[in-house]
Order: sequence, then C-alpha cells, then structure tokens
Amino acid sequence: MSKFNHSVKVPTQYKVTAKILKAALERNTSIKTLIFEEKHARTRSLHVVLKLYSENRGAVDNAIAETRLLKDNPNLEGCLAKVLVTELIFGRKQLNGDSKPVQTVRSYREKLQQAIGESGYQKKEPNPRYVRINTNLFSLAEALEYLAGEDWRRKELPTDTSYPDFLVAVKALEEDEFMTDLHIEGLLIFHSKWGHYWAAHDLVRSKKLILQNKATCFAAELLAPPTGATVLDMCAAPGMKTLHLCNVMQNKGRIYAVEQSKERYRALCNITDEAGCQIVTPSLGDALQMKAEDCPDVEYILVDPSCSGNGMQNRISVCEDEKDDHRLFKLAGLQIKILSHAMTAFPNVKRIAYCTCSLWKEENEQVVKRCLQINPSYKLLSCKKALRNKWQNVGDKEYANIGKNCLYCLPDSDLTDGIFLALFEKRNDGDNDYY
Ligand SMILES: C[S@@+](CC[C@H](N)C(=O)[O-])C[C@H]1O[C@@H](n2cnc3c(N)ncnc32)[C@H](O)[C@@H]1O
Repeated sequence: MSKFNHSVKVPTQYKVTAKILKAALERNTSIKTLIFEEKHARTRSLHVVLKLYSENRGAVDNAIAETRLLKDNPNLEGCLAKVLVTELIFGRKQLNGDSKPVQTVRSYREKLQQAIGESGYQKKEPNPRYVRINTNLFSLAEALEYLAGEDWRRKELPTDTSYPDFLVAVKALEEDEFMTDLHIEGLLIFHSKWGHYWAAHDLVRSKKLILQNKATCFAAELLAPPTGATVLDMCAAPGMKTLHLCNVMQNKGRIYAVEQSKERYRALCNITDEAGCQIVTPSLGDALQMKAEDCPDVEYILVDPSCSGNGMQNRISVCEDEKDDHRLFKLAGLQIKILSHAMTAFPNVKRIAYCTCSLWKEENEQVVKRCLQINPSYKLLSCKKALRNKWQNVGDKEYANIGKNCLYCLPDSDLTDGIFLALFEKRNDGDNDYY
C-alpha cells in the first residue's frame, strides 16, 4: 500500500503559485500581471515565493535535476515542485500539510540542500535600501535628528571620497548604520535588510520619506531645473520623478505633468497631492498632442517613456530576459516620437533629460542618435561631467560622441536599478559640432 494519503489536498496557496509560475513560463506573461489577476489568493505570499524563485532560479532548477526529484516522481508536477523546493530551501524552510507532493519534496530536503551546497551557488547580496527625503514635508536636519533618536549611526566619509571608495563603504554598511549619497541630495542609504522595515514605516506612509531607488533620482538631479523654472514632465505617472523635480525646485515654479493612462493619472494626482507638491499641474492626455500654448514658457523637459524595463531589479522574472526585437522596435518608435516632439514643439526649451529603465541600446543610444539626426538644434551634455566625473558607467563608445556623454546605472557595479540617461541642451546659434 502507498505510504501517502492521497485524499490530503495540496494547499491552495501552493497550487495557485504553481499555476501562475506555469502560465508565466509558458505564455511569457508578466508575473505581476498574473498575481494582480488572482483575486482569491493571499497575493503577498504568492509574491514572496515567486520573487524567491526568480532570484534563485538557477539553484532551484539545478537541484531538482541533480536529485532526480521529477524523474523519480513522474506524478509530481514540475512547477509545483519548483514552488515547494523554493519555499522549503529559500523561503519559510517548511511546508504546510501532508499532501503527497509536499511529503515527496520534504523527503528530498537533505539531498536538495546538498545539491545546492555542492553547486557552489552563492546568493547575490541584494542592493541597499534607498530612502529619499521629500523636502516638501521634511528637511534633512529633521530626518537626521529622527534617525539619531532611533539609534541609527551615521557613517560619514571625507568630502573628497572617490566613487569606488564610496561603493566600498556602501557595501560594508553595518545593519545599524546609514549613509547620505554621494550624488543625490537628500538620499539616505540603508542596509538591504531594512527593505520591509522602511516599506511599512510611518514616515514613508505620510510621504515625508519616499522609497526611491538611487538610479531613478538621476533624472531630476541632472535635469536640475532651478527654483522658479517651468518644467514639462511628459510621461509622469506614478509621479516619483515629478515629486523629485518638485523637491529640486524647492516647490517653487511650475511643473506640467502629463499622463495618458487614466488609472496611472489617478495615482499621479494622489501621490503629488499627498506629498505636498504645490507647483504640479497634472493632466490626463497624450504628450504627443501637447502644444506650446498648453504649457507656456516650458524651459526644461523630462521624457521618461514606457520602455522594456529590463533594468528594474524588483521585477519578478522567471525566464531568461530574452530580447524581443519586435517589441523593442515598437517601443523605440514611440520613444523617438516623444523625444522628438519634446525637441520641436516647445520653443523656449533649454534642457531635456531622456531616461529609460532599460539596458537595451535600441531604447537608449539608438534613440538618442536618431533624435539628434532629426533635431540637429540639440546637443548632448556629458552626464559624467555633471557628476564631477565621480561616475564610471557610460554609454557604448561605438556610438561616437553619444555613448561617452550618456549615463548608465548598472545593478552590479552601481548597487542600484539599471537605467539609461541622456541630457540634451539646445544649441546656441554658431554652435556647430554636429553628430
Ligand atoms: C516609465 S513610466 C513613467 C514613470 C514616472 N516618470 C515616474 O518616475 O514615476 C512611463 C509612463 O508614461 C506614460 N506614457 C506613455 N506614453 C505616453 C504618452 N504618449 N503621453 C503621456 N503619457 C505616456 C505611461 O502610461 C507610463 O505611465
């Protein structure tokens, strides 16, 4: 007689997680969309297990193969096995219930651990937690006083610290320490361990502190509109960079923030309102239809269009990030249209920042190259110089006069999300170094 009691059901949570994983693998659909559609499950725990699987995919798949878990148990469904092994080895380290699949995976615990140990697998240390001060509602002095009162220790570096030394110091942050960033004013850096702590913190809920990855702060930092300027944010929702622009401008001047998606527009209105932005005028519409008279005297423009997003570290990805040429071609077409519109439709523009959270050249250097060809009245400024040369990763040098001026943030070396940024300036008459 079988030692398993077949009447014991697999817990719904495991079944639903395996169903989502299967759909994501077979249909190459976004895990976040699939979780969002799953109305009846506890989505937080689905998210945790799938994120753990995406982070440890190589180790889980390898251990399943090495231990012959699926080969020797042909009735065990593959995606359910991946979910159970992830939970047992990398998650809660225990499994609920006594269903047959659960008992089978449990009985392989030692073999699975051994296979992972022998493969030399090392878990990648997550990047630090970045927390930005929303100066509309809270000052640096108030934040430092609060942190000192909570026994956080500030790790200070000499003012002439090089970028490599700064990165070494960030990697060595102790759990009770924090630092201020080398490039972005008002950005605090904590040990990765405090990700959930800050996500649930009252100061974050009240929008005095904003959870914003360092990489996404470069857009407002490098566009640098002065206090009192007029700015157009062409692809604004959910509004993280709009809010940062507002902080850079000390909440003085005017920001026109355009968003075409109704739902995301609502988020933009809520965030900018709750975060105390007094100078933001949100509008629902297509940035390509914006005319100069809709936003008079615009001098600075941010173009942060939809992109493939493969630089984002909080994405849950369960397949290789395969390049989808057709999708990239379509995205790049829209990106060129929006950036070109920014360059032609607004006569008083001085500077434009273009950014994506993609690491594909098709959405980055190639878009910049095409827009400069179409709009020779603009030139690139060097992002690295704007950061006092305290930066390493720039664009591809194969794109002459373009690559070296653009900036990349790369997750492994800069300890941030992956982004690309290019900064354009309107040429003065007589300026003639064409690309
Ligand atoms: C990468 S997200 C912007 C993120 C935002 N800047 C932030 O920091 O929170 C791109 C946004 O652009 C919007 N979008 C795309 N094409 C647009 C268009 N033609 N006009 C207005 N918004 C557009 C998308 O709906 C999406 O919300």
